[in-house]
Amino acid sequence: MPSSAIAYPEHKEDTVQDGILKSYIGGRYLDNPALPLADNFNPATGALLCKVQQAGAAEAEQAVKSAEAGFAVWSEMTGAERGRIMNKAVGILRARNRELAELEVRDNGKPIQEAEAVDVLSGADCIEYFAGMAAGIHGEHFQLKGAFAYTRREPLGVCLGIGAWNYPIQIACWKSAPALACGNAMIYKPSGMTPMSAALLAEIYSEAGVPDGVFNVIQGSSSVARQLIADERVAKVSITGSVDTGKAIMKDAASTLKRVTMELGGKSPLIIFDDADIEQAVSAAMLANFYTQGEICTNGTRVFVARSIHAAFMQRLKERTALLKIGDPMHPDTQVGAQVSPSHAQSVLKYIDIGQSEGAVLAAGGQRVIVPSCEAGWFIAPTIFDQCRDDMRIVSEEIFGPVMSVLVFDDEAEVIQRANATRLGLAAGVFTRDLARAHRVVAKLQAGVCWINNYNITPIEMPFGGYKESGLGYENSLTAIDCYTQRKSVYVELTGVASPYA
Ligand SMILES: NC(=O)c1ccc[n+]([C@@H]2O[C@H](COP(=O)([O-])OP(=O)(O)OC[C@H]3O[C@@H](n4cnc5c(N)ncnc54)[C@H](O)[C@@H]3O)[C@@H](O)[C@H]2O)c1
Repeated sequence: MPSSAIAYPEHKEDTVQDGILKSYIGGRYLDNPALPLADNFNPATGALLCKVQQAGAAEAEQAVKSAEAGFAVWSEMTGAERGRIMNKAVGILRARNRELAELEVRDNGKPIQEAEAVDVLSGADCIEYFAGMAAGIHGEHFQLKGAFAYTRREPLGVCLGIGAWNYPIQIACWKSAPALACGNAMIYKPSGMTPMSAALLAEIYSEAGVPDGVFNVIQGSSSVARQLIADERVAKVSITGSVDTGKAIMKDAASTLKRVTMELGGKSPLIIFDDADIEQAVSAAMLANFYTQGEICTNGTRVFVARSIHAAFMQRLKERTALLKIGDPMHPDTQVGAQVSPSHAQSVLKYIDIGQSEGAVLAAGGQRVIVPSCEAGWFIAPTIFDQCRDDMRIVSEEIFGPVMSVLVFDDEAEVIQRANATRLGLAAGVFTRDLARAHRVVAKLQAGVCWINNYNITPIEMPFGGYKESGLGYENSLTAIDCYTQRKSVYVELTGVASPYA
């Protein structure tokens, strides 16, 4: 496909942005007119939202210096003080929910009803959770013979966060909230596809009283991120992105043995046993494939259905999928928005072609949909492939679009083996009324997050992280505190040195 065929047909100025988005470093936007500019489009309309200054070596250097200065101030505050300031940011985020949700829709193409209900508010919930925890981050005490020991739980220093484009503000909050609660400073690089909401988050942190330099947003490509990864003054990198990116970062981070947290891709199974409530299972399968137009890492795109209920399941799945409203993401009724970019949509459509050539049966969707008033956008009809085989590429590779593969199974041991037959292990779902079976199966599944009788619910209290190539380390929950602190063990002698020397 020639590149001109996948570009938007026309670009016009949108009203939301002032023109040029810059990096937010040391509590202010840093203007460098000499930097190259990248266009940032509204994926639904093709309108030019803003141009983004692509930070280079000088901005990376300034970001590290500012973050070091911010760290010196922030890490000296008590956890309670940090928590109070972070809670102010929570209040501002909630008060500006609608405005931020609209911004996210313009940048990403997802439906406003999702962005308003989930994206910003889940980010605020995350900051609130870790703000509440900030005062309670402490070490341990050990009573020893003639001595005692304790651990100090110390922040790491300057942390680098790198985000994906599917949940821009939520990912920025999932990384910054635990980092800041522990007393770290962060340089955050959003995806070039969705650069805007992280900048607003930085403004909001500043407004709340987070000192300059504690949360910086650097705008640019992977090359500026790589420069920061190579910098020995940066203590940690936390990435949300694809498996290939995770592997590349792992190699780069090795040069300074940097700590890493990786939230990567998935190809997760959703297993529906013969005793499942079919209506509920259909709801979950749709949630696991079509929410955020399929652009969710945990999606259960391999839907294993017990042979005896396959026909009934497919009938309801097709009926209900046909009712989904594809449309202008800003319309309150829209349930399926635009793919994030023309080239991403092309990649999804290519997989749909591959599925058909591999012999899967197209049961729904399969094509681009032209939406009135958003003719330039790339909308893809929720797509269901039936009678899939495990060896098909649509079944084994992450598509990251609204494409579901349905596979039939006969017994429990078989489906567990097939569900685990992948190098990925982000999530899994099990539908059954038999509780013993549910727990037995979950215990055998190689996945970091498992849902019994639901899908894609990620409460902040639950650790979130992948098995195998889907990730390393955790976000959310108490566990995230471990990922942003280090322990220092201190031994205190009470009875004198028992010296073996005369
Ligand atoms: N596990 C999770 O929590 C989670 C959540 C959302 C998305 N994802 C995954 O993210 C992917 C989609 O997002 P994407 O297309 O933005 O991913 P991506 O890997 O292309 O990019 C992610 C980020 O990494 C940066 N990057 C790319 N190469 C880099 C390199 N060599 N060094 C440093 N930075 C680099 C990009 O600029 C971007 O900011 C999917 O695979 C999806 O499953 C995972």
